[in-house]
Amino acid sequence: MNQAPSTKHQTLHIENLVAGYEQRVLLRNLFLCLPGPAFVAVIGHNGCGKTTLFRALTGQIPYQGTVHVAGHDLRQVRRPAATGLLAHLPQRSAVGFPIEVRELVVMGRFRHHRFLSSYTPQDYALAEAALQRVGALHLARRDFTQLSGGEQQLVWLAQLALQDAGLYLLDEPTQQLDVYYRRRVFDLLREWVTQAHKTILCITHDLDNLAVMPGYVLNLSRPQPTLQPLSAAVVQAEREFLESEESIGSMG
Ligand SMILES: Nc1ncnc2c1ncn2[C@@H]1O[C@H](COP(=O)(O)OP(=O)(O)OP(=O)(O)O)[C@@H](O)[C@H]1O
Repeated sequence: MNQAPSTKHQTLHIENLVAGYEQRVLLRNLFLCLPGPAFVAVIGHNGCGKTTLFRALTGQIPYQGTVHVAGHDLRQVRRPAATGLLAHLPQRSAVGFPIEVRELVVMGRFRHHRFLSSYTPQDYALAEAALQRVGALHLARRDFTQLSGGEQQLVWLAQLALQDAGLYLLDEPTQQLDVYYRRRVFDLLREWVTQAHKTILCITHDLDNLAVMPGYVLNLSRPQPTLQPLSAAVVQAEREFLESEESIGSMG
């Protein structure tokens, strides 16, 4: 039968999302529909509500409207990360105890293990392969807490890759990375979408790397944010908008 699939079963379907904090609504009636795996750069001024969107999607703050991920109503899923629906890289994640990098990365395999069962040599091999992909295999035996901010960021990305979720929420994954590693991370994200068929929402201020990404941009500083296909012209238009006094003036 040639029936169109229900919108509720698309990769990501956000309808009439309203979210913010007491006295301050930051996201007003956001609508977003991704029928298949895609990369979405979430951009906008500091404080426009990018991280707030992720807080809503990860259940950290209440929201109005509906969010479906791979056909599941997120409000009904108690622990979306535990089911592999989504994985989240917050802007800052601290680790308060010494731990070897590969031990932290292998934890990305948590869904494949019962409570307290130990990781297998195959899990560690996957962890090392993930570290290699982000260019950080040389850090495998180092203490994570002693790494630089940029090195730590690469390690988190390796751990995230092992989580093998359908939807990745990345909050400024190239923050603190030098130009070489920024480029490398965007190449990696492109592979996650085109080869592993993941959907990525990536908050970033790194407009320079976006024009060559296949996907969309969502500018939350726009009065009515919509998905626009990424191209050099679109990135340039969004840059000009963000640099304008008009765009700052329109922030509520
Ligand atoms: N718990 C909170 N209570 C009240 N206001 C908050 C709270 N958390 C964040 N805010 C405010 O909400 C606004 C949006 O914050 P958010 O972290 O979503 O911004 P952002 O777009 O991710 O910015 P940046 O690019 O600087 O990371 C900011 O003005 C922030 O001060």
